[in-house]
Amino acid sequence: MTEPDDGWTERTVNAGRVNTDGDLDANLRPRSLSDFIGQPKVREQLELVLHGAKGRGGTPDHILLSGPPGLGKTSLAMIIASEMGSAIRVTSGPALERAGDLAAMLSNLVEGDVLFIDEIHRIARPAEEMLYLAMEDFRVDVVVGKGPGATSIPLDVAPFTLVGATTRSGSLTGPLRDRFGFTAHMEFYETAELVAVLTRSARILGIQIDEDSASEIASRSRGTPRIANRLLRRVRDYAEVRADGTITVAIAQAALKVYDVDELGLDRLDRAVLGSLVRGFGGGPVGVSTLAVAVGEEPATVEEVCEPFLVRAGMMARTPRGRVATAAAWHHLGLTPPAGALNASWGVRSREDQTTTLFDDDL
Ligand SMILES: Nc1ncnc2c1ncn2[C@@H]1O[C@H](COP(=O)(O)OP(=O)(O)OP(=O)(O)O)[C@@H](O)[C@H]1O
Ligand SMILES: [Mg+2]
Repeated sequence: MTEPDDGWTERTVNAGRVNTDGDLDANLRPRSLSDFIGQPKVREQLELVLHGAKGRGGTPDHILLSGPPGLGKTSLAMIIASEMGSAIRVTSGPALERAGDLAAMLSNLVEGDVLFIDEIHRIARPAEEMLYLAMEDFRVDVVVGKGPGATSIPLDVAPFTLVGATTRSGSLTGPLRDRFGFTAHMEFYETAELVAVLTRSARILGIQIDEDSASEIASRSRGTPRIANRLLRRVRDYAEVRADGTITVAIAQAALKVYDVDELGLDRLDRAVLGSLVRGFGGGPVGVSTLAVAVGEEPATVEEVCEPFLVRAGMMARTPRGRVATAAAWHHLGLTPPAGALNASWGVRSREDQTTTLFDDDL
């Protein structure tokens, strides 16, 4: 559908989409709400929204799916359509550059259809304004002609359900956000849930794996099913090439070592960032651009790819004066933290903590 952002593709632990994973991802997608592992809250809420609408014989309210990449937003959008027995039309924010593109999609909808707009925060302004009217009044105004002679022709749109997905709900405009009747906030997955994801994927792909090995992979998957599935495929390669194809704990560990994924799911770049912060800047505070130059990466890559996980893992804090390494970061690199080091000894934080970030000022 949409391309992954530049610079994200070469990382094994990157949660973003990688083109070659597309077909495999499609096979592994859960098909129904009961097939969907984890996210108990979102599942319960969604079940109520969908069953409520079904009971009334109407279309469900518009639904916004919000959360980091690879947690199952696209999968859920497909599930919503299939649970409602509806067709799904798929597009994305960047594809809706002109309002006319959206008008064409909207006017082709049949009653009850699900319109899925991925990366809805990237929708262009004119299309967004057209969407307001369509969401609220099931109507679009199509402007014909230019200048003083332009006329606007109102067109009816069949009652539909808009499902929007976004990795940045903060960049959605207020009016757009307000028009969704329900927002599902997707959380990172617990290790046990990722073990269930991996066990399911292994069954579908015909891979032999026991619970301990699945747990070994799950704990390095950054709370993200897409990463778990990707690591599973890399470990399978290793098991098939270097052994008899069966995945054991030792094989999982050896394979992930080859791919530079450590016990916490940090990869080479994450460790370079932490290493530079700790060894090069005495633990900080240091600005993100300086840090990025030190590891030879774009600031955006460091900010969007490495930092969210490092902060969530309690290794780094964003403070008003810059990035700071916590005591956990020093320990992770096998070093003794200085006396004044920030304490964040909780490691990867539990679900309850994930929505708040330590000193997160989004600098
Ligand atoms: N709850 C789940 N149970 C089982 N597998 C899952 C689950 N959620 C996600 N997956 C797996 O992770 C992959 C990625 O999920 P999906 O494409 O739905 O994520 P996304 O949130 O849409 O990501 P992006 O923001 O990059 O579009 C799916 O192909 C599927 O294999
Ligand atoms: Mg998606």
